[in-house]
Amino acid sequence: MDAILTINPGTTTTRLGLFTSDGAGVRALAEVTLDHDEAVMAAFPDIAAQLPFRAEAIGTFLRGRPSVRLVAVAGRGGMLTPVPPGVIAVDDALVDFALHRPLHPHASNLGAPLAQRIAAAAGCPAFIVDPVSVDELPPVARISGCPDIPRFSFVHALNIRACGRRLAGELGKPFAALDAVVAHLGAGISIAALKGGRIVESTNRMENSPFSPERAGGLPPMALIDLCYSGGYDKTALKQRLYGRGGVFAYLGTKDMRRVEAMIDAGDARADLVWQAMVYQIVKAIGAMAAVLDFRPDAVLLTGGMAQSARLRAAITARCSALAPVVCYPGSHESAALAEGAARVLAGQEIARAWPPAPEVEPMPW
Ligand SMILES: Nc1ncnc2c1ncn2[C@@H]1O[C@H](COP(=O)(O)OP(=O)(O)O)[C@@H](O)[C@H]1O
Ligand SMILES: CCCC(=O)OP(=O)(O)O
Repeated sequence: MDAILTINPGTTTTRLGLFTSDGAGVRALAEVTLDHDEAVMAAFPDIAAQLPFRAEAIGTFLRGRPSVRLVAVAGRGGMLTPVPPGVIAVDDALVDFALHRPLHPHASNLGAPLAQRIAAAAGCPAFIVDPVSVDELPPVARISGCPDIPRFSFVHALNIRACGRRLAGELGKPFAALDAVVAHLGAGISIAALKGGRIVESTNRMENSPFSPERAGGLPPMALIDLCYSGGYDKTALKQRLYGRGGVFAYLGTKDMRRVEAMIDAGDARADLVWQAMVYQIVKAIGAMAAVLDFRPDAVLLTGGMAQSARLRAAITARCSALAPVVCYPGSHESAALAEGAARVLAGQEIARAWPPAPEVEPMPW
């Protein structure tokens, strides 16, 4: 059977999908999460060094499905230079950049190299779709307040745009006419303003996002400068403290929000306060994104792993429903979004851009 393989590398997982495509859409044949031992992953000197290990795990998955003939492989694109939304064809230059010069270390940087390796063996094309570095910010959103630090976009573009397309369909309007606040609530949080289908603003989770299960999000800058020079942390340790071991984990020692809810149910007041604070920051950020849309979003959309929590959905909905209807697409829709991107290219509905695509970034106004 002909299928599109999707590859979404996470810190200790590689999420795989096999999809068929009939022109009208894609249908999942299989979606699996390969869990990798945390200690095994931590032993690699860097993310690039994990490539053969993860490729072998994907090979094992595919060898167990001999009837599948791959027609395309779509990987999650990583922390590249600013790019327009859409599909990019994977070539050697993109793989070299993703492996050796990404703007930030992140497992998603392995999406293109893994897709290339598996596609080469299968004799089919490899793509990335809506990478993390999709950047549609207008000039006014790039001014930070310090000329040394221009703002830029790193955002859960794949899931946010896929959910936006689905929402637009349900509202009966073209995606290009959708104004919505989309909150991706996962291990990291991105809250975005979609204006006319473009991500014109978002809470970059390394910049000013709400804190999340494992990311510290935006922090008061003066106190952070003091912490840098306190002697308590070297650069690597401080980055770990904020990114991977920050947020809920730093307060409660777990990144598993189901455990946090169990702690709250057991009467843990500290867990309750931290959870309430996360909700408070999420709601504040949704309000800020609504302001970018003149307080007239078509909807507020909640998605990502944490949106599977009825308690979280209820808490956010209670505070945001005065703004607009609150819609929930719980979980991650990234695998289907990857397959849809590849399917659009195979069907001739979209042309895959060559790397590096010209950014849409508009020049600074001086
Ligand atoms: N049913 C649930 N209720 C509450 N939180 C959940 C639930 N399922 C997953 N989560 C939380 O969602 C987060 C992971 O979100 P996900 O979108 O899968 O992550 P990633 O950003 O790694 O793709 C974890 O903190 C996890 O505990
Ligand atoms: C901004 C998207 C990159 C990403 O997946 O971030 P998290 O690991 O924080 O979810």
